[in-house]
Amino acid sequence: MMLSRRMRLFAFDFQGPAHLSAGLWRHENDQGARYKDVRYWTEYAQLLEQARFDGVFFADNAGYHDIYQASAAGALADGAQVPANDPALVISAMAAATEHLGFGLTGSTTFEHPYSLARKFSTLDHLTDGRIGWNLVTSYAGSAARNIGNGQLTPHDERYDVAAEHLEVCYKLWEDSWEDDAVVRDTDRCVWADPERVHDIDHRGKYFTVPGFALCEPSPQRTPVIFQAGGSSKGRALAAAHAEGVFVNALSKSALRRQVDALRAQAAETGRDPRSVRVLQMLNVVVAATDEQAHAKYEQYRELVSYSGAMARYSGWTALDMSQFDPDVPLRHVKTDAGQTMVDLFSKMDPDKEWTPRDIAEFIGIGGSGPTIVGSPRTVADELISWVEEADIDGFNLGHAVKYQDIADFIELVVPELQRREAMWTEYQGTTLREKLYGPGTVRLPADHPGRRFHHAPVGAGH
Ligand SMILES: Cc1cc2nc3c(=O)[nH]c(=O)nc-3n(C[C@H](O)[C@H](O)[C@H](O)COP(=O)(O)O)c2cc1C
Repeated sequence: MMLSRRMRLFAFDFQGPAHLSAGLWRHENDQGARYKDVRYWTEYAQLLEQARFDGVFFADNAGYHDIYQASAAGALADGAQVPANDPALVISAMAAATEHLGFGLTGSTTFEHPYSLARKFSTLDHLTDGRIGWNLVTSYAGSAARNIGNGQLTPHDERYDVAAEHLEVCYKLWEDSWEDDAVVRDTDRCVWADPERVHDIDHRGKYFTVPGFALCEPSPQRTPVIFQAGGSSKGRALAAAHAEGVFVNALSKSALRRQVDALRAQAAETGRDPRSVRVLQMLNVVVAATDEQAHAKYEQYRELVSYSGAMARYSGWTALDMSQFDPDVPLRHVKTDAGQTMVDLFSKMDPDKEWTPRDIAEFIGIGGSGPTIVGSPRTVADELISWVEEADIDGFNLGHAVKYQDIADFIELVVPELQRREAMWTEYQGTTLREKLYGPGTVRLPADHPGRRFHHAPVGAGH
């Protein structure tokens, strides 16, 4: 099967020993223990770039999982998204070891102030030469609220109201504060930046007051590529209006197709080109030379899955203590204030099946809430292409069961097959991350994007 357009590929990762897979860090080939070694990350970046991945995508969390059995013990025992180093700090090293690889970095609108978040992303956009994207999340962990916030997690829907204003402050700082030619570096007059061309943003809103100007001069992309991952109706509305890349985790192609159609229609209602919303599905691949060998490998992985490690994660994502349910009794439809997407995923998106906690643990134990494709390079390539075609998506955020090894296997076995079918590129075009999504020349926000409204018109343009 050939593909009518190139798929975008990101490797989904985490600055800790174990991200989404439960118990798999015990596999003999797992390299999670190297997560504190900067050389691990620079070598990984080079591996991804040689394979022509669009980028690496770092998840992050501001808190830890302590819902399961009302304790963090299960999470700590399995390294379940904890320990968690700060992913922002390794990106400049990875950028120095590569030329083209893009970087998606998660940042919370609930736990980071827009003024410091905008500065961090501008700095990274400078240091990566325009290869940075922001995965905007509203966060879900009560532990983060207790340790960073005011002790109480802001209610789910209000977190999205905060996010919308947070984003507005960031747009003002990135787009409106410094004019393109504000830095004059005039040695004769001793002027680095012309004060007439650096503007206070004068933001006074419900949640944030930011009267002054941005600390950083304009970076190559100004606004980083905006990614968004929340799937509730509030999350979807934010994504439809602002996200250039939407990160989804559907269980089936048909469920995803419905989600994507709704998202694109909603984007069109806000005045955007619906095709400009690039959708990336979270997915894992277990590949070997033959289908049979791949299934044997998958079975070996399944034996390593830790039930309590999976439930520590799932309880944290949903704020439901899964230890109160019998592992073998189907979970009833429930509503939670943490992450509705993760509950809906199993209770609503696959209505033909009654999911028990054990089913959920087995499913998410390998690579988290994205589906897992198992097979030979040919089987995997066929399946990836059919996801793109049938669900009308743009590509994948590829997770893993065994850290490093699964992505290395994918690169060795599947990438050549995808390149042969012209589903993946063999040479990069353009350098910035936005160009990877939209083609060479599109470095800054497109004209129909709401962030462009804030762009400061040059002096004399009647603004
Ligand atoms: C595929 C996917 C990936 C996510 N990645 C992160 C992450 O790395 N860090 C984080 O704090 N939240 C992450 N989230 C949580 C969301 O940003 C959001 O806070 C949460 O899903 C609750 O919002 P919702 O009910 O709109 O889904 C992710 C959610 C999804 C669906």
